[in-house]
Amino acid sequence: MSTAYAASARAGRTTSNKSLREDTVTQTEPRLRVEHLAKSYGRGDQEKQIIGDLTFSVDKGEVACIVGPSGVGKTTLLKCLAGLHPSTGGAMYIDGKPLDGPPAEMALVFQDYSRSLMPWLTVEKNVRLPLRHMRLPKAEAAERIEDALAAVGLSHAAKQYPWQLSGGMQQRVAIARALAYRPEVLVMDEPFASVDAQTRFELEDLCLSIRDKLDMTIVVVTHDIDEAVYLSDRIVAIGGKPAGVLEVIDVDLPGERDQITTRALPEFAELRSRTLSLIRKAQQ
Ligand SMILES: Nc1ncnc2c1ncn2[C@@H]1O[C@H](COP(=O)(O)OP(=O)(O)OP(=O)(O)O)[C@@H](O)[C@H]1O
Repeated sequence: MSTAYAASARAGRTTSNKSLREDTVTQTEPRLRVEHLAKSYGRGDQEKQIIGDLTFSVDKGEVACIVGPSGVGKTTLLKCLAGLHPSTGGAMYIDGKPLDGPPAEMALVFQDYSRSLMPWLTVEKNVRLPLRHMRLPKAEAAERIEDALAAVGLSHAAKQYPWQLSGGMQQRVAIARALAYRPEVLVMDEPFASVDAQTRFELEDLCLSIRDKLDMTIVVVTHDIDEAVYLSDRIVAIGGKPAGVLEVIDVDLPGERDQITTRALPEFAELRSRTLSLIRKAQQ
């Protein structure tokens, strides 16, 4: 791992994420802040307001999951964050700096890894793609690629092609490509929806290990409420037409997260019920 990554690494979370964060991070400004965000599509008679008023924040080193009924505007929110669509109201900030246009500090991972990877390029060259326009010195680009592949456990597959890999491994390549960019904020839209249940668990744990090792802020849209509870430091439940924040739920589960023991905790079941009830109510 390079010094740039190692410097921000925090090995071994033994207490809850929140208490460790409180011990180690002193900050005044959240990493990501969304204030009264509004978004409409179309104009005039055709204008449709999708997002009415969204306000939430995510701190450095936190995972936040966005959940809500289908069609409520979750992907629209991510597209506004990523600067792919202009918002029509409100403001977004990274470290207090207003976002306008695609932020250099953010990288995106989408669900459909099979369409996002170039089949004619090796894993290593796929990961190199977003670096091309950065015109980095050769050695730095090589180091970033090596670090990103190591972070997702794919150093051994650098010379393979995407079609030689399983679906889960391909999604790891897509994540490595985002990491090579060295973003402050990693934004993922239903990133694990296309893989089998066991691989999904592995990728969820990979997501948490990236957060821990790289102190990264991660925003994930998911339909899977259990996944949201498992991954999150906070869940942002959105609903309504136009969409607003139903509730921001702090997830302070005890101990290091583990697919078997964490999911069996009574606190986990409570958080799942609370989140599910919110979404059910919003659907009525
Ligand atoms: N480019 C666009 N132009 C016009 N309307 C759009 C556009 N993109 C999305 N919409 C509309 O915005 C609404 C919200 O869509 P969005 O994909 O953001 O919802 P979502 O919560 O991510 O849905 P799902 O959970 O089903 O993926 C939908 O009614 C959709 O038809």
